[in-house]
Amino acid sequence: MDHFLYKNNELLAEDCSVADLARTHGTPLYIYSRATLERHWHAFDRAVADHPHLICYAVKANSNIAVLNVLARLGSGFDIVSGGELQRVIQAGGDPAKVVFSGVGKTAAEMEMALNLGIHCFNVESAAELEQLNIVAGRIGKLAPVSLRINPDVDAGTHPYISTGLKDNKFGIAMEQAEAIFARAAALPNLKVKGVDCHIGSQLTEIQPFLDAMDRMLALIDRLAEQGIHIEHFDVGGGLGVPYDDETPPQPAVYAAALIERLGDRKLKLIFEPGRAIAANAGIFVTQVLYLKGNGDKHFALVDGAMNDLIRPALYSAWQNIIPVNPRDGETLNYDIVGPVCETGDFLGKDRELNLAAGDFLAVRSSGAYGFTMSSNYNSRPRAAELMVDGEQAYVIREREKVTQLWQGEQLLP
Ligand SMILES: Cc1ncc(COP(=O)(O)O)c(C=O)c1O
Ligand SMILES: N[C@@H](CCCC[NH3+])C(=O)O
Repeated sequence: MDHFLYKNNELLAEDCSVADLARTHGTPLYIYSRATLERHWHAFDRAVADHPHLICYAVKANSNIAVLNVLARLGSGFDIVSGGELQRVIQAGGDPAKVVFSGVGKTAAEMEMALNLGIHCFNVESAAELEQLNIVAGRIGKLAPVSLRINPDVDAGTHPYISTGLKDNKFGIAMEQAEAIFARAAALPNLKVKGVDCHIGSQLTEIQPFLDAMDRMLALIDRLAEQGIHIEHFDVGGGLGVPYDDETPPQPAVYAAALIERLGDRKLKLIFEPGRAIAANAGIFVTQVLYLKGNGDKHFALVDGAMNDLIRPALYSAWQNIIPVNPRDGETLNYDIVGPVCETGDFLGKDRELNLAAGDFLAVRSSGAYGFTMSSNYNSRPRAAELMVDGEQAYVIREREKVTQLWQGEQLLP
């Protein structure tokens, strides 16, 4: 069920008028739906209800503490990639015992913080990181739970910038080195081997690459068992895609059932790290048309939202649906929807058939994941406000940044 629907020619976010929210709180503006976040999380959780599992929402997709708190209240775990994300989880009331720590470049300080908080597991991505973790754990007298992230060398069939499971990508440990590094992990005194992990990329719309990766990982788990290294959990990573346009990614239930079938009678707990599948379609990005301009056949709508607010179109040529908040009848024109930033690549969408006037509000759909979290202050643009709607209620979950905050910490020379 979609929580961003029209009623009486007006776009709603759950039961709130998007135009009213935009007028009250200003634009550009992110709006998230609590009901959608919860529904998406439950879809994952229900899909594996009969199997031991942990859903670790990937914080990088949308790390607002209100979003994390809504998921923590459902019992969610979290996948983090930095000490900053870990502190957000704690600030949001998340349980550190349900946190998995991914990422290729964890620092000693981040390891120490995570060990002291008692996280569920470190997803270690190299032999060098393994040695470092053993040293840090030994220094503070802890036993570090580890899983090794293995790069299964499968083509996820997604955009090259968001593919992570190929040999050429920086992520994970090469399959050929896996057994030797597991043996080393098992021998190190301050580590406890818990699991294996893989994550092959993001926005996957087919199930086959997941299954190919799983087959290789299960074969590895079987070889490890023969060597006396027993694995408790298999972390399948995130990556399940969402419909931005007409894609038809598998539903979590179909995806999970296929994975569980592949497990056979192996007694492995499954960990999932979904980000986009939970957050993307739970959010919209609202922007206002400042000016219309055109020459001949080329028409531009200049809007107050830009690539610094929502970089996916500029960075990956990602397509996200752009819809009017109050649709108009009558003739449409073919517009490029562009922002005020001084970059040719600053667009939110190209070739969109719309009937627009200055002052109109537009909603960029599917913006709940990798929207605000990837935003920047380029061109000294304060970052957008974020709202969460819950039925008829709307809550400010992040105030619009003030321009004076932009130079906080900067100093003039004496
Ligand atoms: C290790 C890891 N886990 C989980 C995710 C979340 O991915 P997605 O948002 O595609 O589910 C990512 C990002 O791709 C990741 O790098
Ligand atoms: N930021 C990317 C996904 C990268 C996932 C992070 N490993 C996107 O918007 O599609």
